[in-house]
Formats: sequence, C-alpha cells, structure tokens
Amino acid sequence: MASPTTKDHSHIDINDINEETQQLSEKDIVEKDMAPLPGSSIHRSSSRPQLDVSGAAIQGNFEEKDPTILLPNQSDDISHLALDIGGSLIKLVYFSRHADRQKDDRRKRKIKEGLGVSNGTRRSYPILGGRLHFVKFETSKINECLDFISSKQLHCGGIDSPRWPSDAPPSENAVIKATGGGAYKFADLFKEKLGVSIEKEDEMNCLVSGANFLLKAIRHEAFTHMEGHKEFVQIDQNDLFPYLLVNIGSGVSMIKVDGDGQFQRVSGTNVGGGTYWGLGRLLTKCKSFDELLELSQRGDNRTIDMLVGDIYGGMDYSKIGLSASTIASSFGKTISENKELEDYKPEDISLSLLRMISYNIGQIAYLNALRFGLKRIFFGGFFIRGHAYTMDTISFAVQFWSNGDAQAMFLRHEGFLGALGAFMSYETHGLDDLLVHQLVERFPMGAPYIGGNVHGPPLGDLNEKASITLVLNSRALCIGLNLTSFWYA
Ligand SMILES: Nc1ncnc2c1ncn2[C@@H]1O[C@H](COP(=O)(O)OP(=O)(O)OP(=O)(O)O)[C@@H](O)[C@H]1O
Ligand SMILES: CC(C)(CO)[C@@H](O)C(=O)NCCC(=O)O
Repeated sequence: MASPTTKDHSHIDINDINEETQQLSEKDIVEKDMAPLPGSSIHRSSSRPQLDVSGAAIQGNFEEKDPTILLPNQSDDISHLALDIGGSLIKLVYFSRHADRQKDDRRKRKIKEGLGVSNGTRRSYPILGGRLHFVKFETSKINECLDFISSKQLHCGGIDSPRWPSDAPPSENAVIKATGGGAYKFADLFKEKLGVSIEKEDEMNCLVSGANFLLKAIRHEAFTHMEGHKEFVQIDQNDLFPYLLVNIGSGVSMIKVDGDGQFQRVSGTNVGGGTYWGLGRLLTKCKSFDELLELSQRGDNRTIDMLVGDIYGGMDYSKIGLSASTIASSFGKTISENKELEDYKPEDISLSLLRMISYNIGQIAYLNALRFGLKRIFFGGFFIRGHAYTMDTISFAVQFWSNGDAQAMFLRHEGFLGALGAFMSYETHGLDDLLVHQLVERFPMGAPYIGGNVHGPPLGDLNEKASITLVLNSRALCIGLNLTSFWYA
C-alpha cells in the first residue's frame, strides 16, 4: 500500500545531468541534427545569455509525470535554477546542457581526471540544446532539497557548468529566483546553507507566466479529462486569453488571465490540496499523499455520502435535475448511523473526501468563470497529481454547472507553474509574446500520443513529426543566421 511521497527526486543522483545526455534515443538523434552547425553562432541583440524556447517539446512518454522539456535550440550557456517554495511542496526547475555526445564523453573523462571543463567563462564549442528538469520535495524536508541543490551544484550553475568543479564558494552576489511563501520564510536558510540569496518573485505573477509559457510554447501540455478519457488540446495562440487559471496547491487561487503579465486574482478557497491531505491523513492514518490517493481508488463513497436517493427513497428528484445517485451531502451518511470512525473503511473515506474537495473546487471555479464570462478553465497545482478521478470530478462539476458551456483543462506540468514562472523571470524578454507566438504558430501539429487524442487541425503520424522536427532544424539554422528576420517574418 505504501508508496513514495516524492518519488521524483529519489532517483536522481549527482550524475544524472550527464547520464541523461548519454541515453540517446532516436528522437535525440533527430534533435541533435536540429542544433546549429558547429561554429555557427546565434546573433542576439543582447549579450546576456538568453533562453531559447523555439522547438521546446516534452520528452518521454505521455503518461510520464513531470516530464522533462527539451530545448533543442538552446545555444547560450544559461544555468538557471528556480524554486517555488509552497506550503506543502518545494518545486525546482533547472536547466541542464545537452552537449554533443562525443565531446560530452571527452569532457566527462576530463572531469574524472580532474582537468576541469573549460578554459573560460564560455564554452569553446556550441551548446547543442538542453533540458528543463522538474523535481519536487516536501517543504517539511527542506534539507533534502538543499542537499539536492548542493550535490548537483545547481546554485553554481550545475556540475556541467564551465565554472565547475570549483573550490571557490558561490560569489557574494549569487542569487536564485524563488517564489511562494517559502521564498520569504527560508531565505536565511538558503543564505546560511548554500551561501546564495533568494530573489523573490511574486507568486501569482509566476503562476501566470508559467502557465502562459506552457500553453504557448509546449505542445501536448494541455488536455481535457472526462470520464476516464484524456484528449490533448491544441491551443490557438490567437485565442488563448482570457482564461481562468485555478491553481490547487495547499490552498486554491483563481486568477483571471488576460495576457502576459495581465491578470487578476479573482478568488480563492482555503479548501484545497492541504485540506484533502490533512483531513485524509487524520482520518485514514495514511503515511503519504500518494497512498491516500491510491486508497481512494478502491473506495465506495456511497457508504459515507448521503445520496439524493437516500433521502428520496431511491427515487430521482428529476424536477430539479438530480438523479438518485447524485450526492446530496458529502459525508452526510456518517451522521445517521451509530458508527465510529473505525467502522468506516479508509478507502471509502478517502474517496468521499477527494470527491468532495475536487467537486467543490470545480464548482467554485465555474462560478468565477461565469462572473467574468470565461469559457476555459485551466487547472494546475499538485493536488491534481495527474489523478484520473480528481480530474474527472473537476471536469464533471464544470460541465454540470455550466451546462456544457465551460471546459476544464489540465496541464501536464500542473505543479510547476510557479517554479517555471520564476525560471522565466531570469529573462523575460527571451519569452516575449512574439517569439513564442511566431514559433508555435508555424509548427504543424504533432502526432497524438498513445492513449490520447488531440483536438485541432489534422494530424500527421509520428514519422511526420520526425520530419517536422527536421524542417525545424533548418529553421533553427535560419534563426542562427538571421534571428531578427525570423522573428518578424
Ligand atoms: N508528495 C506529496 N506530498 C504532499 N502533498 C502532495 C504530494 N503530492 C501531491 N500533493 C498535493 O499537492 C498539494 C500541494 O500542491 P502545490 O505544491 O501545488 O502547492 P503548494 O505550493 O505547496 O501550496 P501553496 O501554493 O498553497 O503554498 C498538497 O496539499 C497535496 O494535496
Ligand atoms: C496563500 C496562498 C496564495 C499561498 O500559496 C494559497 O495557499 C491560497 O491561495 N490559499 C487560499 C486562500 C484564500 O483565498 O482563501
């Protein structure tokens, strides 16, 4: 029954950044071909290293949680780490380079031989892309997070950085961007343990820019989930705004998003992920969030919830559109019976609780969408955890109360919106509307992944996707030669 609380970081060790670059798949080979030619350099208006999100794509299979994002055209040597330190979880987004394999092997050998990696602050060969990694820790175990950052030297640019290995402590001015309440609460701890300052970024601002980045630049990020069926949604760049962003963390924030940096937090509720995990833990004695979720999958809520049929003698109340099986009162059945907590199955309690909280959030979200005439509601935050029942319940609530007028959508990087936003805040102009907009618009749609469909224009198959990637390659070269004209073409 037990399952790890935060499975993600437990697999990752100090060699991961480099090891990941060794496992070259067919897709990687295509991507390698996409990189600028050796020696060609990308001319930019700014001398500051920039993040290049052109061609950014999710790596890994479609069911993978918190999947890596490939940045095939990243050429500047960025070395960013950003954090979202929330009430329950710390989320990390960090960049690793994706160097040419041979050179990488040579460099690794050098590292092993203690010869260092570079003779200057910039590498002597072009960087052939990179990856964004997503890792989380429980906030109560912040020391594990600090150890992780330290073991990978992420606060000094990563072990793949030209600055590593180095005995020198991080410079006095070293900063990490961070958002969430913990950016305030733990700033001194970061200074004390890692010698870095936390540069605080506003939480709502980061959630919005993280969501906008994913929705604009990453294909197969957003999807619907109804009655167990998942479908990817292709976002029309010209029709993204306005939308309602509902971030279900420990608590819930509801944000009306009108554009990049244009938003308003219109509502919130304190009945959120913390409520499910907190109450669930007390009532079921589960040791981890995932265990509580897993338990719910074997539950039957009819032993806990009072249904319309329980009140109406097995009949529907059709006049007001309520079937006998509709829940009239969550947990309502537990008052009418002479039973104690021990008499109920933890499985049933977990399911009732999950349904109650998910449904309630879906309903409040819809009411806020209604207030502002919004049709699309994107749900993020780690409460969702890619869990089918949670998503189905939220979708059902939105559909039911809107009479099918509004739609609930989910994001594969659900819990990382804030951390991604903080990451983006290193370089806001690298992500301006135009760059992402133009690039995404020009890409033909990708192929559906197994197990999900894609709404939108006609699709090709996976082979076509590979060839699209190659077309992109020549575009990447164009960018290298004449970035400005590409942007504005
Ligand atoms: N491994 C886990 N451990 C604890 N909670 C988890 C875990 N996985 C998912 N959750 C759920 O995710 C919620 C936290 O989500 P998230 O990380 O998005 O919010 P947060 O940033 O910690 O909270 P807030 O934004 O309110 O400060 C928890 O309350 C819980 O419901
Ligand atoms: C306080 C925050 C913003 C911290 O992330 C979040 O937990 C939240 O939105 N809570 C809901 C608070 C409310 O609006 O009632």
